[in-house]
Amino acid sequence: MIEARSLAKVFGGKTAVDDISFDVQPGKVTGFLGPNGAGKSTTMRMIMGLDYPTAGSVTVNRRLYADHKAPLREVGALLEARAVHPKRTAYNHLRALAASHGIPKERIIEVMELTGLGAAANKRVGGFSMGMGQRLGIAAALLGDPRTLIFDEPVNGLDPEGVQWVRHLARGLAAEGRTVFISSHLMSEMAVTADHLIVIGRGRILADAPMDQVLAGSGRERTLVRADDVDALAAAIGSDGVEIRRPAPGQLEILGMSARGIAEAALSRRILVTELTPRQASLEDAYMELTRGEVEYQSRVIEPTVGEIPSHP
Ligand SMILES: Nc1ncnc2c1ncn2[C@@H]1O[C@H](COP(=O)(O)OP(=O)(O)OP(=O)(O)O)[C@@H](O)[C@H]1O
Repeated sequence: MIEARSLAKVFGGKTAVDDISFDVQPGKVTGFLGPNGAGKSTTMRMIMGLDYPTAGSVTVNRRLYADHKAPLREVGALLEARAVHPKRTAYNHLRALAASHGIPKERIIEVMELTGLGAAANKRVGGFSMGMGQRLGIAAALLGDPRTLIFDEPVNGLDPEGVQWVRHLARGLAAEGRTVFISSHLMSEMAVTADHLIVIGRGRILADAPMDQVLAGSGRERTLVRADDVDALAAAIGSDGVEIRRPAPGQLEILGMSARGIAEAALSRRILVTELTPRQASLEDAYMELTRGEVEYQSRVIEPTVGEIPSHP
């Protein structure tokens, strides 16, 4: 169980985490989402006692991290910046961590097998791929068999098998009654991993709700349409509040209009509709709606300029 109360962090004049309160419950996977720079890593670092809050507090299993006598046995974390000695072997890295907590050799071997690092036990960490580094970080987090796990971007650099493995691991840990708190930018993966979501933007909480509720709350109906003349149909239904996407030739994805409304518009213009499939909003859609206006680092779509050839120096 993680409990944050009026937690805040200011770096210089910059507010990274702005007076947030939340609980991360045991027995569930809680996803932690938010745009780049929203404050996810800073929050996770404060939970682990690596950043000191400017105001408020955050406890793990009812105590500040620093107040736990054997923190590795309470909470394990994979955080973005790992302090790993590059010349150490994977086994020795884990052995050094285990030694501080009297964790036996058998447990080191167990977590190496569990994370698929058995064959790399005697390889130097400096030569590890990103995915192997992530697996080692997860092995370190699991070492003390803690009740609470915090994974910051655990699937970063993992291959599809690794991504699936993290999903099963997270779900398995939660099923054992542990508290699992995961940040990720991979919405499709989060949608099938998390039971509950906490979404932040610019250091403030935008949503703290079960997955179903976040999906339902995106509000806009979404329908996939195939029709003989999609251009005429798009022109017929285009209006404020209706978003029209073109996922493939001959198809439209329409947001913000009922399937019946679309069918009526098509009928009135005698456009033949061959498919009309209402779809549940994706987590990506729900997330985009929640975080609209909260994105600190906004990307720009580069539109090709017709009839203008860029000059090269
Ligand atoms: N040590 C630091 N010193 C100064 N500013 C910092 C420091 N750490 C984080 N920040 C700033 O705090 C804000 C929150 O950063 P944080 O890394 O927590 O975001 P995040 O949600 O984890 O982002 P990302 O998804 O990109 O990892 C950012 O504006 C960042 O630049």
